[in-house]
Amino acid sequence: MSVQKVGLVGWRGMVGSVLMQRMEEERDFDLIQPVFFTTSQKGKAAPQFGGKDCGLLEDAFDLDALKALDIIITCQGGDYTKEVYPKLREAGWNGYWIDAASSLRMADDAIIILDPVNLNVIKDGISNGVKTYVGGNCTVSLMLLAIGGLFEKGLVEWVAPQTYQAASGAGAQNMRELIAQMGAVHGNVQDKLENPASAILDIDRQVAEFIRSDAMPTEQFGVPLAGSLIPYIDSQLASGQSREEWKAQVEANKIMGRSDQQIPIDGLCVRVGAMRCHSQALTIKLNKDLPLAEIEAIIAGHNDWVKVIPNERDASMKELTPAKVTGTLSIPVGRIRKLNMGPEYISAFTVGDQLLWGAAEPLRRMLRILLAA
Ligand SMILES: NC(=O)C1=CN([C@@H]2O[C@H](COP(=O)(O)OP(=O)(O)OC[C@H]3O[C@@H](n4cnc5c(N)ncnc54)[C@H](OP(=O)(O)O)[C@@H]3O)[C@@H](O)[C@H]2O)C=CC1
Ligand SMILES: N[C@@H](CC(=O)OP(=O)(O)O)C(=O)O
Repeated sequence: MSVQKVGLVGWRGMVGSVLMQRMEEERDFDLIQPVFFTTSQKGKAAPQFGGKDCGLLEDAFDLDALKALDIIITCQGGDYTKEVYPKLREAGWNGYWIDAASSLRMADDAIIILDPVNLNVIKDGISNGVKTYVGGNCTVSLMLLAIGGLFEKGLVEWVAPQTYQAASGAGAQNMRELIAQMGAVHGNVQDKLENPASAILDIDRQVAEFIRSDAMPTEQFGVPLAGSLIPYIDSQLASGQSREEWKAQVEANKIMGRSDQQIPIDGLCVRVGAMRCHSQALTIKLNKDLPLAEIEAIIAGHNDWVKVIPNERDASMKELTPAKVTGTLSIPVGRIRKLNMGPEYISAFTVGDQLLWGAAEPLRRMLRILLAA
């Protein structure tokens, strides 16, 4: 196949930077002719990922420059997609559009990409001339990688995921603010902490007062996250769900190619003070009573990244945490046990890096699938 001209938009943002890192690690740049775009720095020197000199940054709104590309990968965000994508298609551009933003996910002519789960859907799409491929919501992709085996074997009646989502899902500034909040809280009581004789209830009262005060930095989140949590993510919908919660069922079923008989997937999404790993506690209703060992084997055998952690205290505390998983592609799943509700009801707890499998990795793998097609 001839070398493909691939446009990269949003490469210096948080998701884009993780994508560039992975593309360098996997030597993807060896296989393409990259062209770097910007919405704010046109004419500046392009980066040299993979050791390639790519000249100058091009204008990400220049339709003629975009039309010259075979493939466009964008991590620039939904506003950019809404502005540029329709104009580009109307102008007759028929290349492949690979996108991290949510705007096009539910469009009829777009496929949500998560190839360890839906390679068949993606390959059918390519054969049928589908040109638009969108990464899924991070919690959805991470859940499907974790328990994809149970879905694949048709064992799931419904799932209720309760999420513990990291600051990174809200953006780079929010990650910074979380650290600033932690530092501010510590700084406020540091003298008392250093004095072993100080009373813990005094420290606690002072921390509580500080967290509620205007001195707590909350410009990005609007409310405290450090020392607290935020039980609402994304916008409010009339159904009573947050938009983040709504995505679980619609996106997961679309990824699995289930348009007719949807599997109910619904739960609450909560922001916690982790940096870039989303965790989820899953309640799963199976459609039959299976031995736990069989359930674990099905989960573990689904893909190369999922790893079953034995339901033991030490292993769970060491292996099943954001601190352990951050910066890796590993998808540990543990706390798998039968619940008191009945033999078909099981629990599971899973953790995944929301910038890797949750955002960047499905995009670069889609590029590889196209290059190999
Ligand atoms: N954050 C997440 O967890 C996820 C995000 N997404 C999607 O990806 C999109 C991008 O998200 P994210 O990467 O977090 O966004 P960022 O805010 O980190 O980056 C977006 C753009 O901001 C511009 N920018 C301005 N100032 C800076 C700076 N100092 N450093 C870096 N970039 C800067 C860059 O565009 P330019 O070079 O043109 O100026 C960059 O491409 C989201 O809108 C969302 O649609 C999808 C899944 C998960
Ligand atoms: N909403 C996710 C991050 C994200 O960007 O999701 P989406 O790609 O569905 O907009 C979070 O806050 O953790």
